[in-house]
Amino acid sequence: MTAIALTKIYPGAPTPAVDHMTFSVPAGQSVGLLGPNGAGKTTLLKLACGVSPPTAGQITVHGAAPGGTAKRDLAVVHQSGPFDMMLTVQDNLRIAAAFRGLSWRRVRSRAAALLDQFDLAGRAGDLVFTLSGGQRRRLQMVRALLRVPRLLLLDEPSAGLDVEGRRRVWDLIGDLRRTHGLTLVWTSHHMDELERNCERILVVQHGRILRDGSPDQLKDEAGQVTAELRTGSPQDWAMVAECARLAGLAADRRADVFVLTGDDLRRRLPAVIAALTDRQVAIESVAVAGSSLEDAFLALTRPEVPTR
Ligand SMILES: Nc1ncnc2c1ncn2[C@@H]1O[C@H](COP(=O)(O)OP(=O)(O)OP(=O)(O)O)[C@@H](O)[C@H]1O
Repeated sequence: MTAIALTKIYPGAPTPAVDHMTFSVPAGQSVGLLGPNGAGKTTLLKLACGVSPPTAGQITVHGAAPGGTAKRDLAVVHQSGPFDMMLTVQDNLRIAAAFRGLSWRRVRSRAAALLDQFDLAGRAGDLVFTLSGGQRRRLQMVRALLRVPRLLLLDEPSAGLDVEGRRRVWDLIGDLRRTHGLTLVWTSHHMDELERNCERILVVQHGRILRDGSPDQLKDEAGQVTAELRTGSPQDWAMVAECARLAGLAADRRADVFVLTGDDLRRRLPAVIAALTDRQVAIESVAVAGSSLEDAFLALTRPEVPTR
């Protein structure tokens, strides 16, 4: 999926919901969209699935304009996916299959397996009306995955799910990624969810991309990251200080631990460990401590932070 200067201004809106966004998601990558309410995340997903046309700029999915043939390889879990409440779970899935040109005979066993995975196996004959909010949310996942897509767009897929429901979503998506290498674009207000499931995060605010990086990069940017290193003997002090200096880091001794600090610490730390190992220094433990993704998010979306 590629966006170039993608812009969406809803009729009558004073400001764009999506404002000149440019980015590309390579095949197989899992990207999280993180941003406050009204940042433009859902609008971006709507543009990607072709239900809302851009005002300006361009978006392509697998090299083609959204909608049309690009739709075949795309599945979406919207924030609220309407079902026909007075039809059964199975009938809703049959309708969804027909709508997407899938023969029910061919997807029936997959539907049954998915219902089982989402703990809805016994509910196929029940009216959707009788399902709880969380169960309907899980049914949305089943519906979206009747056919394995190349690109899966998830708009807060675990909103309203209990802990186990969230785990099921994560596990299933992890399996699909391993087996089919699908590409994911995923919005969530649960930072742990994005940190766990996405290797890249776009922080979005006022329709613009504020930052684009791995969860670790965003955390590092938000504050001081330190590493606490314990070695077998206090005699190692000089060696630790030298190896840290060679890797471009500072080392301070506090009681019986060495505290390493410096820019780009996560990337430089392995060189310190390798150098100490070469010098036969026994490392007892290394612990990296730093900002959480939540700290990073709050720091980045504070009003005074200038946008890039
Ligand atoms: N159909 C619409 N017509 C007019 N304005 C809209 C429409 N949909 C969204 N907006 C506006 O566009 C902006 C972005 O909304 P969007 O739903 O994309 O945000 P979001 O980041 O997904 O928010 P949330 O986290 O609350 O789901 C908001 O100001 C919203 O009010």
